[in-house]
Amino acid sequence: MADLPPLREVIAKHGLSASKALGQNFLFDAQLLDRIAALPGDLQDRPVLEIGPGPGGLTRALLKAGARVTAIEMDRRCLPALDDLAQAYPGQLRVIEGDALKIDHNELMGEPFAIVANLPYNVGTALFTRWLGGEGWPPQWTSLTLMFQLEVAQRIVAATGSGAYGRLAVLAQWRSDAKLAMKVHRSAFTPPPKVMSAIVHVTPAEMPDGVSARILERLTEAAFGQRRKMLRQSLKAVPGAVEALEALGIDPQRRAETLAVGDFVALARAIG
Ligand SMILES: C[S@@+](CC[C@H](N)C(=O)[O-])C[C@H]1O[C@@H](n2cnc3c(N)ncnc32)[C@H](O)[C@@H]1O
Repeated sequence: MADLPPLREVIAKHGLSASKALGQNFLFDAQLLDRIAALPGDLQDRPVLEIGPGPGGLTRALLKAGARVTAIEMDRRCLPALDDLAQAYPGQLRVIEGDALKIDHNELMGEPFAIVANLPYNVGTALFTRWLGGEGWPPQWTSLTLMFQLEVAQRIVAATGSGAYGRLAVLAQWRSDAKLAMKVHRSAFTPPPKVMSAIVHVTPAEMPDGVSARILERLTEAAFGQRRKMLRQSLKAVPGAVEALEALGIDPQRRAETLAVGDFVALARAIG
């Protein structure tokens, strides 16, 4: 195992004060980082895409687990620290400087890969929606292991009928298995964020036949965009949706949050 200085020393040496603008909250606890890196399963020789490695705490844990890591980081101040890591684990770490939102991850990786990231909230949800969207399925990624604010993690794994149930839950559950793998206390981060966090672990499942991801997305957008309204009102904007409700025997007076993920899938299929 590589002999590396403690992360706090790395931060001091490279002057990596956490930038608020870049949503930087660093993790230093090696045991916690090892537990996160264990969530995708055995990583020996497996390709992993890490977004936002920062000073490289999680990256170290992934490298220690034997992964071949590609890390995208947009803060160039972190690059010398990551370069030290690349030298400590020869041939295991490739660092790409850039904005992960502007990079084609499938092309970059070129083979099936696991995704692991501790990202700022807005970037995390934008990437999450992108990774789970689109017509092509199964995706090239084999699992997502992502840190979110606890409240967002709860929306991703929410059950039908709960207050947290909405677009994110349907998106995450209609052709994937999503679970809340670990809660992470705010005090684990430097600096500590205002709210609690949690790690969500997602694996692709079989995609239901005859369903367009685009239509399903339009349905959930319309239904949850006006979640207090009855479906016959909120779904008016989607051609064929109200007729599909009737054909499927779904009471149009119901509200979006009472429809199970499978109901949305059936509706999307009926619309065509
Ligand atoms: C919450 S910090 C986590 C750092 C490190 N992974 C850890 O767990 O300690 C988020 C990191 O993502 C980087 N970042 C923010 N937006 C990004 C983007 N669009 N593309 C790539 N990296 C980004 C930040 O510079 C920062 O290093």
